[in-house]
Amino acid sequence: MTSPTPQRFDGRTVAVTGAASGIGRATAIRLAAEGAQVVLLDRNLDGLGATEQAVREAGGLVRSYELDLASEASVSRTAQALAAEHPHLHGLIGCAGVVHIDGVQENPFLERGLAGWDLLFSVNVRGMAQLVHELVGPLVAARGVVVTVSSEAAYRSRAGRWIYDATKAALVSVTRSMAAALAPEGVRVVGAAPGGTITEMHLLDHADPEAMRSRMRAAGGSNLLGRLAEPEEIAAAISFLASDDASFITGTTIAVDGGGAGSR
Ligand SMILES: NC(=O)C1=CN([C@@H]2O[C@H](COP(=O)(O)OP(=O)(O)OC[C@H]3O[C@@H](n4cnc5c(N)ncnc54)[C@H](O)[C@@H]3O)[C@@H](O)[C@H]2O)C=CC1
Ligand SMILES: O=C(O)c1cccc(O)c1O
Repeated sequence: MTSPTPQRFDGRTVAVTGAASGIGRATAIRLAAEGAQVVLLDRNLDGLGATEQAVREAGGLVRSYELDLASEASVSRTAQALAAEHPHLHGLIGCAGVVHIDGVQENPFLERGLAGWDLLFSVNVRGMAQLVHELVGPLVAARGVVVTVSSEAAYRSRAGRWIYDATKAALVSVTRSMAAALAPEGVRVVGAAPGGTITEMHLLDHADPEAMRSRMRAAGGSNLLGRLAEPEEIAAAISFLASDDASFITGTTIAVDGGGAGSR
């Protein structure tokens, strides 16, 4: 397959969390198409296998590690293995994230209280911060880049997703703080805040995911463009932020939301 994309990651190794699905999978494929050696991280090993195959088909070199961001021990184990094998890590992209609590997306404060607080904060915020901390050595050695994936949810509050929304707002803050800490070391830390994107995240609680996918495409979104994003559109923005084309961007979280909540 010939690719129209520039080879911005030739000779560089980039690790992607949440690579088993959705935006993470699309990002891994995009980076591989741009010349990166891609390291896939996720707790879903079946999904990682499918991404590995797609990355190889895109012509990329690939290696997978199991990672459970909710477990401090798992993050440490994976970070140590990764650092040993890749002493120069150019990029770390944090696409992993959870919105469901006990299988449902809507968890209103009054009815559900703090159920799911620890899980969502550990996966969406703490796990990523710990991973960055444990990989500072290889990232500094490569004068690399970290990309976090927040959400337009960071900039609004929905009754049923108040904990998720808070994790994404926290990630915007953590991104800025890590950028300040790592700028003197030559490492950029930037965020992408996607709007609604058609991925497994929305399809989990539906019996027929393919039918749901086409319903979502037809329904569109509540942004200026009037549609939801495809994961490849978010991946394109992430690969820009991770590339040297974004060499003067750090600390900020960029809206990739079709003119939705984060852009107004
Ligand atoms: N789909 C959407 O509309 C939007 C998604 N986002 C964010 O984008 C990121 C990617 O989301 P999608 O691709 O849509 O979701 P997805 O559900 O398709 O993929 C998320 C991935 O994270 C992995 N993951 C979950 N818990 C984990 C853990 N404890 N340890 C390691 N990996 C874990 C899952 O196995 C999965 O492969 C998430 O951070 C999400 O919050 C932001 C805005 C909109
Ligand atoms: O906008 C959404 O619907 C949405 C859904 C799941 C996760 C998100 O981050 C979202 O912004």
